[in-house]
Amino acid sequence: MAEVRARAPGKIILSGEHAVVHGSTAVAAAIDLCTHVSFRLDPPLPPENGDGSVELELTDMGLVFSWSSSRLKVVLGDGFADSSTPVSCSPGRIKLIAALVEEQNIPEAKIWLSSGVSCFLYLYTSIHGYKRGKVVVTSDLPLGSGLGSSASFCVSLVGALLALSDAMSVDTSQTEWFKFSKNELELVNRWAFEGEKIIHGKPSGIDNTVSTFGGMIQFRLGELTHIKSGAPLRMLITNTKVGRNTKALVAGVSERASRHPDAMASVFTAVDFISKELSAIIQAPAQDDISITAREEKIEELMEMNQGLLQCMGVSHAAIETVLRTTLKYKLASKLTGAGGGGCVLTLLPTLLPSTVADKVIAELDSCGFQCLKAEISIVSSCKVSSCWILNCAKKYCWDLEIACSYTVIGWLLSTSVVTEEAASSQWKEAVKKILFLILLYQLGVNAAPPPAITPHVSVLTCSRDVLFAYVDGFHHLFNVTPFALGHPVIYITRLPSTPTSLYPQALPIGFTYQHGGGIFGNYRENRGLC
Ligand SMILES: Nc1ncnc2c1ncn2[C@@H]1O[C@H](COP(=O)(O)OP(=O)(O)O)[C@@H](O)[C@H]1O
Ligand SMILES: C[C@@](O)(CCOP(=O)(O)O)CC(=O)O
Repeated sequence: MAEVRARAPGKIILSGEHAVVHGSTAVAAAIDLCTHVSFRLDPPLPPENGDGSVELELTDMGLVFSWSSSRLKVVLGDGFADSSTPVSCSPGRIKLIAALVEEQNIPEAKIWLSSGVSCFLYLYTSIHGYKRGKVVVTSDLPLGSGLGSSASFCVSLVGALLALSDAMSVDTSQTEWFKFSKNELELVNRWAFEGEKIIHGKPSGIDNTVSTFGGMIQFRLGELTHIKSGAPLRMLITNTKVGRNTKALVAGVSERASRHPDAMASVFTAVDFISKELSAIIQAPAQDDISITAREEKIEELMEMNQGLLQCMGVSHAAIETVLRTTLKYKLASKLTGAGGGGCVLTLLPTLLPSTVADKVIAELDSCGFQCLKAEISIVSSCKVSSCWILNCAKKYCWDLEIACSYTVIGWLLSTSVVTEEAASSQWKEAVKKILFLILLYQLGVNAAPPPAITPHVSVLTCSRDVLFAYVDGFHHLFNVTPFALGHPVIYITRLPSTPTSLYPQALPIGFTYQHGGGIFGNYRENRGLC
């Protein structure tokens, strides 16, 4: 039996959605909200015990699917692809797979997941044939909201499947999270694109590419260029919670383009110029307040122009317009991100925008029933949590995960502004590291037990998704972590001697408790390892 876990990020599109399907340039960045896939490949059963089954568990949806290997063989026949050569699913095969999915009687309310389940069956049988195994999927991303859940599903699924296939020689003694080589990532990306086609119909490939390679990219006609932001860029992501379907929206734009070819060609050309200019501005360095403001004003203008053109394409929505009007009251520029028709909207939060104003905008958007989260576009081009990663779960899963995460945390500490006087003390640094590790686990919703020995002078008092209040070295500290920042979380640490926790009602207690020697954290589910 072999087991692996893979995770791959979602994305935001800063400019160029839809037009990218028609050959224009687009700019996208990975976000630290991921799909997590675990895959267990079982050895063949002795002939007298039948030939086992292929299983898929969509944990967040409360759905489990199972197909016997013999049923799959009867319906799909003998021939399947070589895992090292991605091929498109033929229309005939899609129909057969759709029939196999239909047999599973997905409840009507969740029928929109069928394309994802078909995509799973295609990728699984193409890469592993009818070998018995189980895939478990969980996701941090809102599904169908423009943050690329489908691509992150395809990439993490393909990553896990390929890791245990003949196409890759993954070192099974490897016990830490590791990254595929460039060639392997390219193979993951090509297979994920085939999966995206099943869900989307006609994807441009930008979503699976940014999910596979992480960081920020400029993309056109299948070609990517990695770009680095010359200065931090803060975006507010507002989820209107209006459901929509990417496939239908992409098809709608294509229909409009065939009705008005010349006008729409001009719209796509304009978007191409906007994306190229945006990419250049993002990469230009800006150090002082004047150049930072000038840079951000240009970005805001380009976002507004892009939004106008998306309206021309017919993919805005009343809820998106409400977000635009709300943010405009505060002189903030917004645009939809992803396919539109609902889903998410991006708003640039200028560097010099007072946090009180940002809080007001968020409160007003919240009061409209929308959901906000903040993201920082990374100045680091690639980061561990911002691309497809793989963990071999054969051994010591929890302990290895702890080590891997701690490394990430050290990386953050070195590269952010948290290195304060206190951090000079190695004990304090160790404590911060452990706390950030906890936040990370909490944000990722990881099923892991904490390490047996943890810094004894730390007690975590309260924690929400972005604030953690802890008692370290005889002082209270408020840890304010921008969650899901793009590969480069911003960590503000405020030292607050003897401040009572009641002053921080937003930090809801979640029951982390530290026990000396035992190392048990109250709120963690018990370690189940791989299911
Ligand atoms: N975690 C998941 N499990 C199963 N299917 C998924 C998952 N994430 C995405 N999908 C598939 O992708 C579809 C959503 O994709 P799409 O409409 O493109 O929106 P998004 O912007 O989130 O990518 C879902 O209907 C489902 O078929
Ligand atoms: C509209 C489009 O440009 C982006 C779709 O993004 P999402 O599926 O809404 O996350 C389609 C594509 O590029 O494949």
